[in-house]
Amino acid sequence: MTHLSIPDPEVAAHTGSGPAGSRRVLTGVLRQPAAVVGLLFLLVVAGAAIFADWLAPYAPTEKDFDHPLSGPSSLHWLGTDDVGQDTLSRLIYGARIALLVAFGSVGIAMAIGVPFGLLLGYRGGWRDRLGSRLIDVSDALPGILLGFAVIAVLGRGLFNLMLAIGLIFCMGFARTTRAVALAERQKLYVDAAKVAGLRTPAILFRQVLPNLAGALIVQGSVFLASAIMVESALSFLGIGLESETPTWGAMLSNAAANTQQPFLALPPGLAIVFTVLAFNIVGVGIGDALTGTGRGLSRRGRKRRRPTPQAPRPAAPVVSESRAVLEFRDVTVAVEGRKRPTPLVQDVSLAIGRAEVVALLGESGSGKSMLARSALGLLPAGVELASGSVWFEGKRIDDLDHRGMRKIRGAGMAVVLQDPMSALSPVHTIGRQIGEPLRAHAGLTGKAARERAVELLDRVGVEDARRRLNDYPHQFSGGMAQRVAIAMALAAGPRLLIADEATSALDVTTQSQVLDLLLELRDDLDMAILLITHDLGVVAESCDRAAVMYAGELVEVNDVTSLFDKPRHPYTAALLAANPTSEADVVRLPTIPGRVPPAGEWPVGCHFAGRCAYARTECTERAVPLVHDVRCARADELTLEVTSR
Ligand SMILES: Nc1ncnc2c1ncn2[C@@H]1O[C@H](COP(=O)(O)OP(=O)(O)OP(=O)(O)O)[C@@H](O)[C@H]1O
Repeated sequence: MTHLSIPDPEVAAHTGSGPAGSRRVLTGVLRQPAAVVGLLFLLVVAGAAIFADWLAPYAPTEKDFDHPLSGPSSLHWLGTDDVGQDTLSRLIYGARIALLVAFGSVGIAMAIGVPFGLLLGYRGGWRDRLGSRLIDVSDALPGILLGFAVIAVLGRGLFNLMLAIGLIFCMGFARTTRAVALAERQKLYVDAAKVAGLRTPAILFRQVLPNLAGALIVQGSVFLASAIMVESALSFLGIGLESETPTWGAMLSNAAANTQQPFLALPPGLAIVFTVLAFNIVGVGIGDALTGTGRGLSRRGRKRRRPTPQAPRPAAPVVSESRAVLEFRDVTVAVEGRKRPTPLVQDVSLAIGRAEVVALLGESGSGKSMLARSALGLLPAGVELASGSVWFEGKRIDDLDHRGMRKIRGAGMAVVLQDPMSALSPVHTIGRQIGEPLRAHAGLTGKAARERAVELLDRVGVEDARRRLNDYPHQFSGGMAQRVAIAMALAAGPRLLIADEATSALDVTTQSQVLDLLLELRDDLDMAILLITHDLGVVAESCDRAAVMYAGELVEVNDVTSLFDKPRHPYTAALLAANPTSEADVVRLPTIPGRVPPAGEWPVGCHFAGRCAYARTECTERAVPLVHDVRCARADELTLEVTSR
């Protein structure tokens, strides 16, 4: 079947949608002379098809028995066929059939292929494997035979012809759509949409599908050309439309039967060749325009904030679990392995109280994000909650189905992720994006949703909020985009906000503004925050308590003042010592020797023992439990100081 070279869906995806994107693509196409010629030719064909009744000198079936098989003359500019029908008139009416069949069949192919591909790519798993095999099998079938079979079963006729051609091409659309959906489902904006509580069809058709617009337009225009060829071939073989109907393929067939007038083949032959060529050239032109405009879309560089010393906040009482908004109970998260699952997070128990700000600290790979994702029900494919449970406001939520989880996400728990540019959909205005959770959870639509979106944007400090509702994410700076993402997260009034490195991608000043905003919101809305960060300055500045993770385990939980002043686990002390402070009179920052053991290679005893200056034999012999919020066999006897070694 037809194989196509289409532009990189990543690029095509994010450039051709929305009014601004369409204008850019159109300008890009108009800069290419070949594409302009192709476009003009297609306009002429379209004009002929639309105005055939006025343009054609004769009716398409009107017969001039006095001049059969005549060459070009003043009476018949392009001659006549064997029964004296005017070639020019049939050519003009033939354009109408050609375009009707082409657009109709491509429309049918899209209607079948696009949802199918979306579902395969988005769902993955066995459905994807089965569907992909089906696409491969259909690739191996000669398309024209499939067309034959469909017409043989359903009979001739305009719709059946369109359906036959549509079925030939639908798997091509499914293949492209699947590829893009596979890539898009990994994107943060899809996670954000899930967390906002959107249903799968809404995510698929309103979030993921617009990203396909560019790729589908290019593929569609090339398939239009192929559809015209298939229609001509079927009509030529006599199984297209009834022979009376003026089609270019039937005209060619008539010419083949009347070789004594060789000119007869020229007009329909050239019409087919040039129309097919024009569709292809315009398709390639759109592809080039998408690729060209795509270059400017690289993500902005990330700056990391240098840690700044902060005075720890006064101690806050440790939350009692009965008041917990979110509670992890003995949570183990594991990834499927060849022989058995490998834990990524092990036996974590942690409760976050109402309006409490809790930091989750630890080196990269310690399992912070996996733990947070287990609460949101957003673990990646192949990773699962192997044991333990997650509770939200006293209700167990890890065993909820999609429907139950949708009610919790957005309205109960919301999330703000690291890179606002990838957490917001690039193809929708922010007004529309904030409107989605408002529609899903508060039932607000139209003007009411718009007014609420303006209020939310005002609340998070986006100036000129009403006007900015019509802007796209790329029109915002990183800090402003993060404010928009926060506004989206707040739309349904969550009681817990999970901020997964929400300020890490911002510059120092913006970082502190966004942090201040989160804390203000906590105070105003009585909202708890789980702050995942590497930044000890941020923790000291903004958190009530901190939980420190190391190699999948919680090693210490304490209020921030105590944790900073008197760490009880050697890893916490080492982590604090590795944090630069203005008082630190050191030329080089101390580092923790060795490396974090990767998942699957955790030792039997204390996971930190291999790097710990205080480790004894007892630390390596058996698992160390978390006792009084610290996981250290020697916690009672050690007095740790935060100093460079
Ligand atoms: N999709 C995945 N499939 C399997 N393992 C994964 C996947 N994503 C992450 N991991 C592994 O899970 C472990 C914990 O990763 P996680 O992202 O939770 O760490 P983190 O503490 O949040 O790190 P960072 O601070 O860098 O975000 C790591 O060993 C990581 O390699």
